[in-house]
Amino acid sequence: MIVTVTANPSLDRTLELGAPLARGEVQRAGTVRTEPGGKGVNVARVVAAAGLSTRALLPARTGDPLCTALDELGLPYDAVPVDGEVRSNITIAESDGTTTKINAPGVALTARDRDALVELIRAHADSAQWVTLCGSLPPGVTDNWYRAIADDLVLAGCRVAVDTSGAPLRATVAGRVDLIKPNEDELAELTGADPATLREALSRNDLEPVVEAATAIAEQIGGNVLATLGAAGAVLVTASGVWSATPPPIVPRSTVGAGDSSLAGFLIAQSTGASPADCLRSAVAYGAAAASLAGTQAPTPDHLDLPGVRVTELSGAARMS
Ligand SMILES: Nc1ncnc2c1ncn2[C@@H]1O[C@H](COP(=O)(O)OP(=O)(O)O)[C@@H](O)[C@H]1O
Ligand SMILES: O=P(O)(O)OC[C@H]1O[C@](O)(COP(=O)(O)O)[C@@H](O)[C@@H]1O
Repeated sequence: MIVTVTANPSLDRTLELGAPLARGEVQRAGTVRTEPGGKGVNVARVVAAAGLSTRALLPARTGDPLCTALDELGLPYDAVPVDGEVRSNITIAESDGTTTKINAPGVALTARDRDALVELIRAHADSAQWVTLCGSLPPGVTDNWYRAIADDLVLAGCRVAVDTSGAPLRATVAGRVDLIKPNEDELAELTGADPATLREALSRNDLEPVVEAATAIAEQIGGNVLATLGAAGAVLVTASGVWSATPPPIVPRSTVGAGDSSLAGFLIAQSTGASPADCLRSAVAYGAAAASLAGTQAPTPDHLDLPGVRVTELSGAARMS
């Protein structure tokens, strides 16, 4: 079972524009999609679509539109009731695949909500192969919340993956985590590297700065780093090696949920005993499939082009010592 925790879930509203976004103008959307989202919810949706056992844990009151959407999908979840409606996050998807996301702060959690969520996580940890702690933290939750939960879970012998950003990510990497999934901006933020330098190197197919940053973080957390790099694919750093992978050719439609699908793809492969290189292949195939689908749709195994992913084992200076 893969248990996902989404401290700050969302209803994702995607507006598809037929023309480029024009700031300050009135534009009409061609289509509007509303889907249950938030990083852990998305991971659980992809895992469920692959036929693996999963459960999403989140704060949301009974009858919240998010819970209704999850009920309609038939996704297994447990929600801690909170005082307020789950946020809506807006995505503007332009016809050339450019995706602009505007994320709301979310419902503040009280001390009682936080305790109830921690209790829920503990109650499911025993049956979990992995617990993933995903997304931003809502108001009322301190930056070290994921770190504290990870400490608990690691002590209980549970494998923990974390996908977050900003101060909660910086707090998380202060201790042990089995897997983190930063994108290139988050990697830069963690190591103090200049994101523009990382991006510029990637545009020249130079993975060295990304590998260096990911290796430093992998050593710090005593675990694996899956660094996702948008259209450039991903790099996986483990104690036994370093691999890079490029996605198959796709027509990008909405990149919302691509990162979450990559994490799910990695965990799906890992849960079935795949090698690190094949876990990376699965992560990149799932991410690319998600980017080619509208809105926050969860890719299924039928959407994957696994042979189209090129995986390379890196060696020499690019390898962890
Ligand atoms: N434009 C794209 N073309 C092909 N694959 C993509 C594209 N954008 C994202 N992906 C795939 O999705 C994965 C995750 O995307 P990324 O943008 O790095 O994550 P995040 O959403 O967390 O920032 C990438 O590793 C890649 O496999
Ligand atoms: O918790 P955050 O950082 O605000 O992100 C939440 C948003 O990210 C998503 O989980 C998508 O994330 P990715 O595009 O990184 O996969 C949306 O479903 C959600 O609206």
